[in-house]
Amino acid sequence: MFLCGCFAPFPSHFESLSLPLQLFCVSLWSFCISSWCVCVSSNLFRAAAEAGPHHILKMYNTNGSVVNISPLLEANSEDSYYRLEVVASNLKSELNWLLHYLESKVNEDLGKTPTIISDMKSQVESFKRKLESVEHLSWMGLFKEDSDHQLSKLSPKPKTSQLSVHEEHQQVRREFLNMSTLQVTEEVREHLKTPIFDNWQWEDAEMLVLLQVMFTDLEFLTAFHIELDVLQNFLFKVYCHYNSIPFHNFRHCFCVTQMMYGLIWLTDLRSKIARIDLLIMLTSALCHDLDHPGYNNVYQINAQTDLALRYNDISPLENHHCAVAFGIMSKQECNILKNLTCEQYKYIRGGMIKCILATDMARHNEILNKFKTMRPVFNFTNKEHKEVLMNIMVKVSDISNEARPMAVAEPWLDCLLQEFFNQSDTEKLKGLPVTPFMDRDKVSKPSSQTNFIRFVLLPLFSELTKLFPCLEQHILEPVRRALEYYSDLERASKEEERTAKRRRRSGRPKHEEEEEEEEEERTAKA
Ligand SMILES: Nc1nc2c(ncn2[C@@H]2O[C@@H]3COP(=O)(O)O[C@H]3[C@H]2O)c(=O)[nH]1
Ligand SMILES: [Zn+2]
Repeated sequence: MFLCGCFAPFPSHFESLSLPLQLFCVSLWSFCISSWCVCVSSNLFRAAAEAGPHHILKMYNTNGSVVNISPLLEANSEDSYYRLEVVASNLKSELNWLLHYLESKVNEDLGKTPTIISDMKSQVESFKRKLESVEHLSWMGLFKEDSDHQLSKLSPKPKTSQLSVHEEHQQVRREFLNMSTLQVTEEVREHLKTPIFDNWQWEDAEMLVLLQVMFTDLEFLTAFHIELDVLQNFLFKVYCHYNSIPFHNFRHCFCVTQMMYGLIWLTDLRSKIARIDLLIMLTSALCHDLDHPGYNNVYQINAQTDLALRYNDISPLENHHCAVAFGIMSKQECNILKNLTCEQYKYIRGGMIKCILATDMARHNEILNKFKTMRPVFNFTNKEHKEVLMNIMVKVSDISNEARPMAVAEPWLDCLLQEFFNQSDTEKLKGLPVTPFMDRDKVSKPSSQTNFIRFVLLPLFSELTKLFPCLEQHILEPVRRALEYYSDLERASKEEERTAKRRRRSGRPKHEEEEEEEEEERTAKA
């Protein structure tokens, strides 16, 4: 890890040093890494960092001066915090190159890999895993508080609890029931209707209250005779049925529902379609990933899991999410639909099944193409048109993180990649086909986002924006900005890779170097 001060021991002419000196440098560097880990764990950093896997960081103090990272660093505070900044990318290749180089050099001399090198390699791997996981980022302040959008007096508390999952849920339930929607200010209610809403500010019980606000402010309780305690039981059960996994968790469900809620207000959908359809859309958003195990459909099918067997390989996850939703509602005390007529119930059930099944990305083109053909003649009173629009809006909400401010969106990408990497690691372990866009050896944050934005988000969002031009500023422009941001990062990372290669080559015969450079240029042009 090229943490500025830490890397003093690594001179640019590292390769020309004698072996004992190189080993000494690596030991020193290894000490710096472990010291840094200890230091990060023992001090309460409030670092507003924008770092992810494979990034090279510098740390600054509040005056903007670079700070030397050492175990002697003073603990920081609210007023005087440290700030981490990405200065370049591709941590992994630098480290691996260094160790591989050293290993081959020692091998040449000794004929086998000494223990010190194997130990260091495993330390690097473990440190790399630590960097690539996101649990440690929340308390570092990586999930930023944006003071401009500070919506709650309650700031997030670090999770220190040793409670069991059940006890934790019960505590959340008590906190939720103790809060009233009246405590939610007008300002928060207004923010809740927009994509700039910052989900990271809120704890589980608070998100449950905000969901209750969405149901009440859309007047679902009066329109569908939903008793408040039944709604609360339902919301709480939904919360309990999301798993603690990096991405497809309750916070994701909250975000998708909040985006759905925002889109309903921004497009003034209340004046265009019936309230029962709005109930279908909001409840589908809420339930669309229930009990997600953190492994996608491709994995379910390849690993022949129980879900894939149960649903005959047809959208196993989405079928499961929907079945869990109606399982929750099968209990009278949680059944928000219990006071509706049979016909209304059937209509809502049918609508929710369609909306939730539409979130399977394997059906993305099918659904988008349907919408594209109806859009020029779109008619809100046409049943088929309306159904496809409802599917599209749930889909847009589901993949809308990049429509949010960068500080809100970027941590979500870290979470998503963590879940992706978990899956591809398991696939490798089990000898299953590895999903390429989830492979930690092939994917980086910028490459993942530029492709996803270009080929999935922009085509989908621009089609919806053609129907609702007011969405241009709310969802399309932020996504375009995100594409620019990640394209810049991608260029910088490629440049960084080229520099690293050049550095590796120095010391080799000139003609080899030139040949390789020419080859690279040809590849780049191709
Ligand atoms: N690369 C990338 N993929 C995303 C993003 N948001 C959603 N997705 C993908 O879109 C999919 C939507 O359905 P899933 O929830 O199964 O899994 C989601 C991810 O695979 C994003 O911001 N970046
Ligand atoms: Zn989702």
